[in-house]
Amino acid sequence: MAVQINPSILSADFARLAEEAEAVRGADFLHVDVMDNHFVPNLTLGVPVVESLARATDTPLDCHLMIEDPDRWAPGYVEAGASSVTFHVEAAAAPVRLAREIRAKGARASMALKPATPIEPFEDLLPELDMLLVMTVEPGFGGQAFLDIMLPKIRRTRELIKKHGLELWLQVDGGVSASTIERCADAGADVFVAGSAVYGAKDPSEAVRALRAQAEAATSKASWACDH
Ligand SMILES: O=C(CO)[C@@H](O)[C@H](O)COP(=O)(O)O
Repeated sequence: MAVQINPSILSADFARLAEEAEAVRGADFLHVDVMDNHFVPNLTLGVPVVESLARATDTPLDCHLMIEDPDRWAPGYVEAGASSVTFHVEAAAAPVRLAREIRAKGARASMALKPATPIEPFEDLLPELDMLLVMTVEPGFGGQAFLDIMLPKIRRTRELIKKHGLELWLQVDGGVSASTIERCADAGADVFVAGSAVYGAKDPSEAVRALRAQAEAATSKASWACDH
């Protein structure tokens, strides 16, 4: 069972983004945190930076839109070169239409849930998606403590994915580190976003390699992965 490690550039040096992308060569995707200071109380970057980053690196971009009105803005991130675009269900007016539009433009469509948003009301939307993101901190900032209380939601989401026989990736984001990644993998996550645990390390590419090894080992023992 393949696992993916996606370093979050929120913990990188924004003045050296191309070099910071190079520093994690071998990562599966680069996780790009787009924040608008409305959906979350922080402001980061937008389409022009994603366009430049897509030109500067071969690593595919996984854009996580923490913004209001993703129905209007998300397609522009596909045009800018993102390979995967995640919108928040709490912000989307028409999540099914938006997921279809992202896919039609050629990117993977992904939907995120804030910690207080349950998965159950969205079960019927899962076939429209390529990835589901369960936030394991309140979105907005890197370096926060992992919320253990999200583990049951990760487990329930994995059960729903299996129930529907879907090839959906299950991403976790927030506080993912050497001390939490195994619990996430055991609960059912297979895509791991890590900001401070990667860019705060002396050797970011070694941190990616070590996190991957931990996640693979935990996944190989996890009951949800046994019959894959
Ligand atoms: O989306 C977010 C925060 O809103 C994340 O991508 C963080 O950037 C992850 O950082 P760490 O918790 O791994 O430091």
